[in-house]
Amino acid sequence: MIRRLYRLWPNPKLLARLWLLTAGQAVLQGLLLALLIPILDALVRPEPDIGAATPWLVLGAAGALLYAVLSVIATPVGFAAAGALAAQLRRKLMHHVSTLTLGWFTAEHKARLARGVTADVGSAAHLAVTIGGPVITSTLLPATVVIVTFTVDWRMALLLCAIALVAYLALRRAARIAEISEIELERAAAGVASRAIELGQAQPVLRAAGHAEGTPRMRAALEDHRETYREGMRRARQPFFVYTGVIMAGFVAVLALTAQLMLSGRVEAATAIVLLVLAARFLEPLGNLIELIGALRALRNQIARIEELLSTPTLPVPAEPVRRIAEADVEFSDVTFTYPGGDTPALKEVSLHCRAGTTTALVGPSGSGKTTVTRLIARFFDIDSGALRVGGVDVRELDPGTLLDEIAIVFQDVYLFDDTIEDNLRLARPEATWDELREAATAARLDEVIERLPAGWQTRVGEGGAQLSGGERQRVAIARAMLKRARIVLVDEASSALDPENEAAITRAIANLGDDPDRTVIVIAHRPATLAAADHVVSLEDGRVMETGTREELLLTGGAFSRLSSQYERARHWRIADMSG
Ligand SMILES: Nc1ncnc2c1ncn2[C@@H]1O[C@H](COP(=O)(O)OP(=O)(O)OP(=O)(O)O)[C@@H](O)[C@H]1O
Repeated sequence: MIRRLYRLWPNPKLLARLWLLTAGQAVLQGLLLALLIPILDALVRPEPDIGAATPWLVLGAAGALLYAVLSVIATPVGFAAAGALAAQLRRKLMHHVSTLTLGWFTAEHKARLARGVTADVGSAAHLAVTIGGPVITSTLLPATVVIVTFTVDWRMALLLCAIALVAYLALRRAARIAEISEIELERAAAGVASRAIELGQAQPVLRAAGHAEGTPRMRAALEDHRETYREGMRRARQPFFVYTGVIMAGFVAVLALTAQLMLSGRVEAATAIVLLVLAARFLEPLGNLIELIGALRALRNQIARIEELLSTPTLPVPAEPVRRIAEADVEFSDVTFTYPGGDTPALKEVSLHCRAGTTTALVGPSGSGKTTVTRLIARFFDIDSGALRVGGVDVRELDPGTLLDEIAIVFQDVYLFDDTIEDNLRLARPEATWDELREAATAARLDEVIERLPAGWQTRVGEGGAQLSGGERQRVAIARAMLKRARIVLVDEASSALDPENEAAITRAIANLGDDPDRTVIVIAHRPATLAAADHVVSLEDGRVMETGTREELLLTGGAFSRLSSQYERARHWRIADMSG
C-alpha cells in the first residue's frame, strides 16, 4: 500500500512528515504507559514513597507535554497535506487524460473520469492523511504496549500476542469482505453515473420519446446500486461481530489471567493494576482497527481506480518525433481501420491523396466512412494497417502538438464556450490582433452575424453556443479555423436543412477557406455548391473508395457519385418547393 501511495505521490514529503509525527505520538503513548510501572510500584504499597515516584511523575508530565506539542504540529500538517495531495493528483490525471485518444471518451469512461477526478482523488488524499495516523496508532501502540508488558510479566505479554494473532486473522477476513463490497458498490455507482451522463446528453431525444425522467436502463442501474449497497451492508455485519467478539473474549482472558496471577501470588496488586492498564491500552486501539479496515480497503480501491485511469495507454509517441512538415498534403495508402470494440472495419484499404492547397470533398451515403477519414487525419484513433501521411510523414511519427497546430476542425455540431464571440474566436489564437479577428470573421461570413447581435463581439453565446443557430455556430468555427492559420482544415458540413442565408454564407465561407493556396481543405460535403467548389471529389461507400476525380469527371462516369449527386439535387428541389409552397 505504501509503495502504491508512493507511486501516486512520488514527492511524499508532506505524508512522510505527517506519518512520522503520528508514529512518534504512538510510541510516546506506549512509553508513557511504561512509566506507570515505577510510579505505581512506589505508590501502591502500605507506605507510599512519593520521593521515589516524583522523578517518574516529572518525566511523565514532560512526555505528556511533548505529546500535546506533537498533536498541535500534526493537525495543520494533515490539513495542508490533504489539499496538496489532491491537487497534485488531479493535475496528474488531467495531464494524462489530455494525451489519450479521443475515442476513449465514451459515456462510461467520462463517468469514470468524473468520479476519479472528484470523488476518488479527494477521498484518497483525505484518507491517506486521516487514516494513516489512526492505522499507525492502532498498530504501533499495541506493539509498544506488548514490548512494555514483556518487561512486567511474560505470561500476560504472550496472551496479548495470542489475542493479536486471532484478531489479525479475523481482520483479514473482514477486510476481504469489505473490499468485495466496495468494488461491487463502485461498479454499481459507475453504472448510475454513466446512465446519468447519458440522461443529460440525450434529454432532447428522451423528451421526444416521453422518457425525460430516465430510461428503464437508468431505473435498473439505480435499483442495482440500492441492492448492492444493501447486500454489502448485510455481508459486512458478520465479520464485524466476529472481530468485536474476539476483542471482548481477549478482555475476558486478560481479566482471568490477572486474577489467576494475583490469586496464585505471582504478582502483587500494583503490578496487577499495571497489567490491566496495559491490556486496556492494548485492546482499545486494536478494537478500532475494524472501523479503519473498511476505510483502508476503500482507499486501496480508490488508488486502484486512479491507477487504472493513469495507466490507460496514451497515443504512442516516438522518442524523436517530427516537429515540422514542409507541405500540408494528406495521403492514405491502403488504410484499414476498425473502431475499438467494432467487428467490421469502418475503412477498408482506403487510398486517397489530398494535395497541398486543394479542396477535397468527401461524399458517400451515411455510414460510408467519411467522418472516420477526418478523425484518422486528426489522429483521434490510430489506423490498423496501411499508412497515413501528413506532409509526407506518418502521423504516428509526428509530434502530437505539431499535428494539432497544423489542423483545424469544423464539426457539424459546433460546441462553443459560454463566453463572448471574441473569446470564442481567440481560443484559436489568443494573441490575434483586432484586424486579424475582423478579417477572419469577414472571410467566414461571421461579420454579418456579429452586426446583428445586441452586444456585437462582446455578446455571450450561452452554454454550448445556444444563443446562435447551427449555421451561425459553424461560421464561428470556420472563423476560428481561419484565425488559427492551420494548413489543414477538416470540415463536416451541416447536413441538416439550413435557411438559405446560412447555407449560402457557409458555402462561401468554405470556398474562402479553400482560396488560400497554402491551405488544404477536406470537407464532408452535403451540398452541390460545396461539391462544385471542390478541386477533387472522393466518393466512399461501405468504407471503400469507389471513385475519385473532379466533379465533372465523376458525373460523366455515371457511377455512385453521379447517382448521389442527382439525389442531392432532387432533395434541394424538394426543399425549394417546400419553402415556396
Ligand atoms: N465511435 C464509433 N465506434 C464504433 N463504430 C463507429 C464509431 N463511429 C462510427 N462507427 C461506424 O463506422 C462506420 C463509418 O462511420 P462514419 O461515421 O465514418 O460514416 P459517415 O460516412 O461519416 O456517416 P454519416 O454521414 O452518417 O456521418 C459506420 O458503420 C459506423 O457505424
